[in-house]
Amino acid sequence: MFSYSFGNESLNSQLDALGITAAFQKNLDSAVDYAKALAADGLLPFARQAHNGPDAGPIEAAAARIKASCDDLIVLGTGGSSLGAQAAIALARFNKGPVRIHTPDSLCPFEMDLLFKELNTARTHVLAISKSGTTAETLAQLLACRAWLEAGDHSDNPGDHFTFITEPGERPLRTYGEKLGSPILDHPTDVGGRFSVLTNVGMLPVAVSGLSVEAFRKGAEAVCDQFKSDPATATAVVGAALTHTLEQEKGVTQVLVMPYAESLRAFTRWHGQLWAESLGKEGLGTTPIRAVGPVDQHSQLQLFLDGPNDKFCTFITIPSFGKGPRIDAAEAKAYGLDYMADRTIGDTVTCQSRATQETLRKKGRTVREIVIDSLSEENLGGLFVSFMLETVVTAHLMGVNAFDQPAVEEGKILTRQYLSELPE
Ligand SMILES: O=P(O)(O)OC[C@H]1O[C@](O)(CO)[C@@H](O)[C@@H]1O
Repeated sequence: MFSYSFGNESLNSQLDALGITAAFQKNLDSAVDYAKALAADGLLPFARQAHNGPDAGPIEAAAARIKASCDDLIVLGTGGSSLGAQAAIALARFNKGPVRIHTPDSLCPFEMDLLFKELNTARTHVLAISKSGTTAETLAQLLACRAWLEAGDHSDNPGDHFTFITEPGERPLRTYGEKLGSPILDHPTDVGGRFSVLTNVGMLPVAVSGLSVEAFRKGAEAVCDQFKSDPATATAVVGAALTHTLEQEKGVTQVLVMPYAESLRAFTRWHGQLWAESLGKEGLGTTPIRAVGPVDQHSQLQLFLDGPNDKFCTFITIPSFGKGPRIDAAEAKAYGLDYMADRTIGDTVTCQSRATQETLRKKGRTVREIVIDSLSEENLGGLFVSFMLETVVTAHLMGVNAFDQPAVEEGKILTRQYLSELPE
C-alpha cells in the first residue's frame, strides 16, 4: 500500500501560508463531487480491469504460448502501446524471467540494426501493439521484423512468431495479423492507449516477464476502493485539487515526478505521456518533468530549488533503511567518511530524499511525498491507477477532455504525405 504526506508542516498550514486555502477547498469540493459521480458509475473502464476479469485467462494463455517459443520478445508499439508495459516490467529485473523483453518504442534505424544483430531469428517472438492499428512507426517496425525473421535460417511458419493487440474492425495491423494467421487480442475499445496499462496492453508483457498480472490488478483495485469510499482523502483527488489550485493561483505550470528508485524511471516516462497528452490542450496544461533520485539531484535539482518557483513536486519513495550493501565502518573512517560508516546504501538514499524534500520546502516549493512500502506489483498497480485517476480529475477541474489528442494527428498525416512523396 502507499500513503502520501506533505512534510512536517500540515498541508493546511502550507495552503494558509500561500493564501490559497479557500481556492483549494473549492477545487477539492468539486474534485470530490466528480469522484463520487465516477464512483457511482463504477469508475472508468481503465480502472475496471479486475484481477479475475474475463481477459485474465487469454492473457495467461498468450503469455504461455510466447514463453514456450522464444528467448527474446520484441514488443512493438509506441506511446500508450509501450510505455505502460515498460514501466510495469521494470520490476522484472529483480526476478529475471526466461524471456528477455525488448521495447524499441522510438523508431531508430541504428537501434533496429543493433537489435537484429543481437537476436536469434528462430528464438524471437514479436508482439505488435497499436490501438488504432495505423501508427506508422509500429507498422514500419513490423514490416522490418517480418523481413528479418524470414531472412533467418528457420523454416517454421512465420505467423507463429507474431502476436497482435489492436482494436476490432478494419485496420492495417489487424489485416496484417489475420493474413499471417497469428493470434490477435482485442485492444479494449473503451480504454485509451495511455490509460491501457492494466489491460492486455500492459499485462501481456507483464505475464511474459514472469510478474503477476493478478497482483498488479489487485493493487489497483485497492486504490480504486479507497478512491470510492473516501474521495476527499484519496491521493488522486487531493493531488488533482492541489495541482489545479497551484496552477490557477500561483502560476505553477510544471509537475515534477521524482521517484527514488531506478526501477521507477520508466514509470516517469509513462506518466509524462499520460499527463501531457491528457491535459495539454486548448492553450491549457501543465508540463510534466521527469527525474529520478538521487542521481538527478546532481543535474536538475539546482533548477528545482533556485529557478522559477513554478513546480509542484511529487517524490515517490520506498523506505530503504538497512537496505542494500553496508559500508564498512573502518574503511569509511580511514578516509574521514565517518558519517557513512556502517550505513547502508539504502540509509544514504533515504536521507538524501528527506534532505532534498526539506530544502525544496524551505525554498517555498510544494512537495508531496508518496511512500510505497516496497517495489511490488501491487504497489505499482496502485500507482498506475492513482495517477490515471489524478489525471482525469485534473482534466475535469480544468474543463478539458482527458481522452483525446487532436493536435498530434496533423503531424501524423504530414509524415505519411512526405514519406509517400520521397523519390523512388
Ligand atoms: O496505439 P496506437 O494507436 O499505435 O497509438 C500510439 C500512440 O500514438 C498517439 O496516438 C499519439 O500520436 C498516442 O496517443 C498513442 O498512445
